[in-house]
Amino acid sequence: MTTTARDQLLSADGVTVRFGGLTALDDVGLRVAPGSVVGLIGPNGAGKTTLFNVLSGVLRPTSGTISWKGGPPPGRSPHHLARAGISRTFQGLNLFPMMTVLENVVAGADRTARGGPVSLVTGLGRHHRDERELRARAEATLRRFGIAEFAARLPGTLPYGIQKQVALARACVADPELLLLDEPASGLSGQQIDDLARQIRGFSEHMAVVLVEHHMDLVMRVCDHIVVLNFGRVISTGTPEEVQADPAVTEAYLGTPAEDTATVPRGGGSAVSDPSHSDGGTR
Ligand SMILES: Nc1ncnc2c1ncn2[C@@H]1O[C@H](COP(=O)(O)OP(=O)(O)OP(=O)(O)O)[C@@H](O)[C@H]1O
Repeated sequence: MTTTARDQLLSADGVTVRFGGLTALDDVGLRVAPGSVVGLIGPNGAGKTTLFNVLSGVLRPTSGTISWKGGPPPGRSPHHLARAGISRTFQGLNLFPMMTVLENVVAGADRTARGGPVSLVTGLGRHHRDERELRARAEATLRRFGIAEFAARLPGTLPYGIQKQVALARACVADPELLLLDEPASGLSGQQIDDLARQIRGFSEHMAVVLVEHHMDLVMRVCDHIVVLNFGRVISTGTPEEVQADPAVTEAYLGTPAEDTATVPRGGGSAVSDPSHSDGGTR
């Protein structure tokens, strides 16, 4: 069966981004189907962050189009994206340091708030019932993420792994249809990455997920579809197995033709490693 942009949640077609004389993305296409997990990988400087920024509306491409459910993308502000059903996490977590864990997650629930984002910050113009609903929703989300006991704590007083869960809870509290994850495994231990893999597969029962990630083991375990970038171009796409078997991918990562890299392990969860991240990608 042929799929069209209309069958997709998110589509990118012919996306090119130039920064002055540098072409960071060159004619890139991508499809994200409902409920799928799509990974963006590639060596350093390949264009992953630039594509992520285009998909999340932060960056307007020099040319090319982004479609959301077959139509134009929602506005570029985080609030427009949230209301459309798109949510994201940040590499640097971006939690509000002076707000408690619960308040951080309430702030992520503004898609359902009638008072809008200004009232979330100021408290003005919001109905008490809205406030109660938001708080109840945030508390339920904290329980779902196993972090309810930290509700009253400031994020900076918590271990990094818990802070990451707070950031995920904030991104998921409004039940988005598309969750964009920017290096979700960075800074996590092996056990935490195992837990994260299960969590991401669980997310895909309710929403589509796009992740930029250097941790190849995680990418190969959780993704239905992978897009490999190098020097701003898509050099391979397919299932984890297809991408791992593609000599162009091995060559891009190792900088040598595939026939010279016969010892690179295949078939396991981490067949394609990123030599630029000697810690296995958990930078
Ligand atoms: N704002 C910018 N101005 C100029 N050049 C930029 C800008 N942002 C990115 N670039 C360049 O665009 C190219 C792609 O960068 P990008 O950060 O998207 O790659 P990446 O795959 O995310 O890399 P990494 O894995 O190191 O984070 C790089 O050559 C980078 O130097």
